[in-house]
Amino acid sequence: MEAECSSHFGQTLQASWVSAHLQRNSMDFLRQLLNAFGGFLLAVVATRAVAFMSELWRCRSLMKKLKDLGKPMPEYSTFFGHLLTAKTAADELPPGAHSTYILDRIGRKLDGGNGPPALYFDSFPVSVPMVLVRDPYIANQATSHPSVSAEKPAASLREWFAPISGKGGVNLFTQNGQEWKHDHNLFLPFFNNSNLDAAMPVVVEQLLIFRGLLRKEAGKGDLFHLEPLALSLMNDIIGLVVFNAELGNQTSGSHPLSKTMLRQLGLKFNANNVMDNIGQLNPLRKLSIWNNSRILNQHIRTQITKRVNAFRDAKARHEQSAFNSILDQALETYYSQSGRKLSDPLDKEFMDSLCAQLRMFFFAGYDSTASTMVTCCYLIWKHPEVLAKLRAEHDEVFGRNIAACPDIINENPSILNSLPYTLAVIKEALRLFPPANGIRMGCKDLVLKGRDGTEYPTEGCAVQMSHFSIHRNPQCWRRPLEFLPERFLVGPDHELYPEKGAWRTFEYGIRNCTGQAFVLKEVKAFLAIICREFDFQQCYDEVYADEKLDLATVDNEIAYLVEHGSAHLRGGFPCRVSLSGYVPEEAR
Ligand code: HEM
Repeated sequence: MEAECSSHFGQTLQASWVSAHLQRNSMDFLRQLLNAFGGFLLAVVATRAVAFMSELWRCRSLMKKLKDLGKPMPEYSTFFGHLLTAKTAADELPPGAHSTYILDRIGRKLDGGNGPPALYFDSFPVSVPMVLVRDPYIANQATSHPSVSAEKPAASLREWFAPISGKGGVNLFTQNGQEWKHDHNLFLPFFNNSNLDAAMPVVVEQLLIFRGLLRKEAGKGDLFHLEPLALSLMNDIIGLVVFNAELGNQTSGSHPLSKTMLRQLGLKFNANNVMDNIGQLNPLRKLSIWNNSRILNQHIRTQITKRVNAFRDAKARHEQSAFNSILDQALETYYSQSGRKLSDPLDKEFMDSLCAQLRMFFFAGYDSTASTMVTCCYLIWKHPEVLAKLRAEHDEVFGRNIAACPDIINENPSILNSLPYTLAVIKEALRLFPPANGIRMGCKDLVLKGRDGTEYPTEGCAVQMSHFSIHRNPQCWRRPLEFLPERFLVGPDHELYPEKGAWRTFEYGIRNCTGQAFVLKEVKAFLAIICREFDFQQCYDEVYADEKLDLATVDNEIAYLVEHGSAHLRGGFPCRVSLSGYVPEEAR
């Protein structure tokens, strides 16, 4: 019994010793794990801090050197760079004004007039150090330089694009070298003229739904915002054109893909405060961005898989569709590469890259085009003389039966090339309200030269062509703040004739906008279908009646630009629409 007891006691002792030992061991293990994790975290933070400090040092000493050389720049702080200058300029602007006004204002304040043709600006860590170009004479040198014209400042652009395209922001906008060339060639065939013309019936079908929605608004006569309708329209067009997806935003409410992209843009851009970079660091916002990214990928991957199957079926039946979507075009190129069989699955690397590029095309394809459509409506109906000429051109080209216009475009899409006045109106709207900018990476052997011989070295700096400043530069545009489509129709002897490269909406050179021909076709068709039937009345004065804002810093423009992906008119264009009752002259 005693022996039993002592053995039991021994076992218990042993068990409790084992358990204590195990506990101690697991505590030790946990402690070691925590130590290792803490060490790892510390190493990551330290490495990041060192990288950050060394980049800060590089940017600030580069700018100091340029300052000492007497290069034009605003007041400079060795620690803050130009961040404080940017903050002061932003505080002088109305709420939410696009960062393009901040940069333009900094330039204008520099000499109290129109500002220098180029200046240096260092807002690290918000962005890379830049030469801000405000004169086309200088911008043309960057976009025609053999290496700079092809080179983007990849790191900072990728950070900007990451929430939009995923894959760390690697897409056509941000790629360089062979990687860019390969992907550029993959998608370029979509944008050839005959494929774009073949896509027009898809565009027109969506425009007719949009026209129906406008008719409903006209019936109600209430104040509404045009921008959400234009965004839905363009989402539906681009869903079909990018990956053959019927999103149905216009007919069945917001599609999850469109909703998620809009939510993502909402998180990325705080429309009320462009200087809100602290908010970008919020971990909850980061988590939401990650989750939206996951949802976008899920939808797009499902669509890719569907199209791969449809593509194989079509090939097996020797079918040829009227037009190739961007996705179909990429599959066509992928499967035509030597050694690849139609039954092969897409390799993982291609799938990941395709998904990111399609997300980028989805965004690039709808956002700035919707903004352009809204801007056109705002400006055209503000200028009755422009509206009258536009309608006269549409009567002449499409005939006096307004209802026949969509069928005429469908039957002969190239008719859209015979609308010089409409094109001039679109170009003038894009001059005054450019949705984007151009950017390249400078290098040692590009020293830009001003008209007066001033030199602007570009090594270590991005070269940013400020479209807003260039498009309103009084040295190259007569009556720059006026909406005068004639500028694009007069000959070189006329005072309104624009200088070479002064209109840069889609930029120039090898990295210009891939989608520009498509944009112009879409917006021309949009105007052709709505201009004669409707009248818009802007309601900015009504909506902002109680607002006591000094708009002098935004060229006294009540519909100033705000940041939301590309630049958009603020407030989404509050307006009323009515049926115009317009009857073409000879049909009266
Ligand atoms: C009004 C509408 C648009 C405007 C104002 C616009 C403007 C621009 C600008 C300025 C660039 C060049 C950026 C730079 O030089 O750094 C660009 C590039 C690009 N755009 Fe557009 N864009 C528009 C619509 C579109 C559409 C509809 C698509 C495609 C469906 C598109 C696809 C692209 C692509 C892929 C690039 C990158 C080109 C490259 O670097 O290879 N854009 N866009």
